[in-house]
Amino acid sequence: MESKSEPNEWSSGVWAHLTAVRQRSPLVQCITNFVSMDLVANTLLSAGASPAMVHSVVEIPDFTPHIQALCVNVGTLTPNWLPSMKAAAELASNLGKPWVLDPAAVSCSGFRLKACLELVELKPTVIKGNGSEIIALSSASPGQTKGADSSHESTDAIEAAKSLAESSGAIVAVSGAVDIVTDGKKVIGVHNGTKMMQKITATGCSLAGLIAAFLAIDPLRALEATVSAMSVFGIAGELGVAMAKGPGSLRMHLIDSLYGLDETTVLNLVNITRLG
Ligand SMILES: Nc1ncnc2c1ncn2[C@@H]1O[C@H](COP(=O)(O)OP(=O)(O)OP(=O)(O)O)[C@@H](O)[C@H]1O
Ligand SMILES: Cc1ncsc1CCO
Ligand SMILES: [Mg+2]
Repeated sequence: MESKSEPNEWSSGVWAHLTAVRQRSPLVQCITNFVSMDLVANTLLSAGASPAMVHSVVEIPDFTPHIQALCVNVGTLTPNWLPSMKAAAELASNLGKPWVLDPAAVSCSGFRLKACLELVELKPTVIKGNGSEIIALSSASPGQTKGADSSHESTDAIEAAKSLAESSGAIVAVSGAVDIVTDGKKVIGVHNGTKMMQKITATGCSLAGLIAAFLAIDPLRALEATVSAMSVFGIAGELGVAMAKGPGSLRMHLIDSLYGLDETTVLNLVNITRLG
């Protein structure tokens, strides 16, 4: 695998994206799972965005036209929720608003896999999953992974991510030790983050929400916005773990670090390479 280090090329862009999120405070609609609602909303607030957990199908025609981006996460999917997700996704796509699909725990049932495949048809701007989720969605088959945690390294999912990006037209992002972002041709690796983030539930869901906020302020450069969001979230984790005693306090310090990120820290810690 090729690896070219281009820190300066990326780091100023990461800071510019974070600054724009803070200045413009985009309204991000999140239809996310029950486990993640609190952390997703707090992550978005700490980054400077404005989260709104608006789920009801009856509210979508009034509300979704006012958003700047949407995040749909199927982590606690039920048949009642799917129409809301589809309605919001379809409206966002028709109105040219960026939206993120997080196929959380896609392998846990045939119902969930089918729902995710139907959501992919509604043209998400970005699909963000962990390694196992992206492999399952790309092959349209559940494989052996049944739950929310990945049993693959993100780098195991590079070919699956490229193939899913090609077939869907979405940017595909794979979270893990190295976050992977691809448009089907280019492959970027984001090497920020810390292992203990896996021990806090919904860090991946929060990352999907953060990607939506970054897409809102740079919708025409979805790959770059996604890379920036992943780097910022990872850097917040790195700063947070230095103060944490374990996952509980990391959760708090991650949010505090995201809120307090300054330019020097971002420019010093961004770690992004071209992998292919
Ligand atoms: N081994 C690791 N080393 C460094 N950073 C990591 C590692 N694992 C995860 N991370 C960080 O945690 C973030 C979330 O990744 P993770 O793969 O845990 O998401 P996820 O499985 O979708 O989470 P969830 O489903 O609980 O929301 C990554 O983007 C990365 O910044
Ligand atoms: C633990 C869990 N179960 C369904 S969604 C979720 C949050 C992490 O994806
Ligand atoms: Mg996840």
